[in-house]
Amino acid sequence: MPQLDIINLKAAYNDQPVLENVTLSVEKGDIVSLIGPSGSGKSTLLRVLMGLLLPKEGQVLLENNAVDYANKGELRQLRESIAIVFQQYNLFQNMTVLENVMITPTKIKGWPKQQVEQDARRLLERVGLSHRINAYPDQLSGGQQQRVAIARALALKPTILLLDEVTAALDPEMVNEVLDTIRELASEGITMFIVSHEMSFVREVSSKVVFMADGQVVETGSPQQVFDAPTHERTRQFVSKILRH
Ligand SMILES: Nc1ncnc2c1ncn2[C@@H]1O[C@H](COP(=O)(O)OP(=O)(O)OP(=O)(O)O)[C@@H](O)[C@H]1O
Repeated sequence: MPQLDIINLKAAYNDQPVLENVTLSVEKGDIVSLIGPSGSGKSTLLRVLMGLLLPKEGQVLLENNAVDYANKGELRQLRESIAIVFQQYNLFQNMTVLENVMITPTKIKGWPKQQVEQDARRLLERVGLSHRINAYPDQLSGGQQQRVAIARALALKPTILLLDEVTAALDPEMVNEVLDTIRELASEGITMFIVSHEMSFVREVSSKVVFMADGQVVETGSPQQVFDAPTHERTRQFVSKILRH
């Protein structure tokens, strides 16, 4: 049974269609990378999965259960199973690194503080920030802040992690430290959706690459297949363009 099944999903901003019949099946532990030209709907697909934009048609099945995006309680639960990290890390500036990671599980979920703190320390160790837990965000580099944001996203123990261009705002020398963190999480078996312009990283880390254009999934395959032997002309054009850079 797939962990996540996206079936004929349609979405629109106002009346402007942005996703058309998106169908995608994701197994537990899959690292799915969405690639495609600017405006092809990659970020929108992540937003719809999180319920930040409601689908117009189609279905999302999570562990075989259809998600009812109109149901607030279900949406809250969904956002515990699926977490998202954006390009902008949006940390709380008045809280330390440790407090940033602990805030949602303690304040929103009411989980016991001692256990949450233990988990938060472990998460910060996983993202390589054990030595900065008492720092404030503005004392950290962009790469470190983004790793705190990743740890915070993992604090509710989601089973799926969505990463939307998380390295796009970083200085080049900080990109690799964040990619290393993602690489490590990927090897630990958490299911991930990645939208990234770091193509060599996408190629290395993904189990599935999904090429989107004009709000549609044009082609899905292994990185080798999509990058080296694309079946569709649009994929071929896109891949040859990005590989020339
Ligand atoms: N908040 C919004 N309101 C209206 N239209 C939007 C909004 N956000 C995105 N769009 C439009 O939806 C389409 C898909 O955008 P989306 O951001 O999903 O593309 P993308 O593939 O992630 O692009 P990029 O690689 O540039 O981030 C585009 O035509 C975009 O202009």
